[in-house]
Amino acid sequence: MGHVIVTDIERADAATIDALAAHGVATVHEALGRTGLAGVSLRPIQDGTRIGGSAVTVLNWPGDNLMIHAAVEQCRAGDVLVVTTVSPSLDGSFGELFATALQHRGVRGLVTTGGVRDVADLRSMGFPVWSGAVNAQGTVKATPGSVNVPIVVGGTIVRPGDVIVADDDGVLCVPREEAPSALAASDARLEKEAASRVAYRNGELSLVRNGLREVLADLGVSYITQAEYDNGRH
Ligand SMILES: O=C([O-])CC(=O)C(=O)O
Ligand SMILES: [Mg+2]
Repeated sequence: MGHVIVTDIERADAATIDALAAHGVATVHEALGRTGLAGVSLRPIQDGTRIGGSAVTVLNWPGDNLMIHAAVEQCRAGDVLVVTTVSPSLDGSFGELFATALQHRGVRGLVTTGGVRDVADLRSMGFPVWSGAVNAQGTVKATPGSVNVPIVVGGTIVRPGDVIVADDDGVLCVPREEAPSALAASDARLEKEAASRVAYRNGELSLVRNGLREVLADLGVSYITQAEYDNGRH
């Protein structure tokens, strides 16, 4: 495939995206059958921010941010810009000027395998970023790449229009077609966890609640239960 800028991408339903974002990365990841995580090397530059949005993807040449300039025009309110390079590069290809332009368009944040700079400004602007590095090393605008093609981020495929959820736990990609089922499974998981939370507040053991004594027994692990211990002392 040559270099392309694809404009007519499909996006998931906005309410579904927002509901997935509210669940957060860990819950939706579990609901997806423990798939979709974009690795551990993308770290948030801020604390306590959770976003969801529709992916606009960028494939840059290393040391070059030409295609981010092109991608800004393709971004709409509710999107998340997702950037990688054709070979590994941690150069600082993104900063507060890009963030200013994206904020104007209602973009919810940036995910990049590359580096970002101007991070104090990005934080004070409230523009959320997950990146492979903080790096003041700048880039040029000289080499073509693509916008809105499938890319690989932390071992996970991100296609334009997939749903990105990102928070303090990392970055997750939900394939667009799976967004409704991922939401239903996340809702179910939330209910199950709420019941477990009440049980644990009341002192119930996860070993008992989850049938794990049987698992330990099957694995041949011997131990003294609390009841046995207490009885032995009386
Ligand atoms: O301009 C650049 O190359 C990246 C940057 O620092 C900004 O967006 O502010
Ligand atoms: Mg700058």
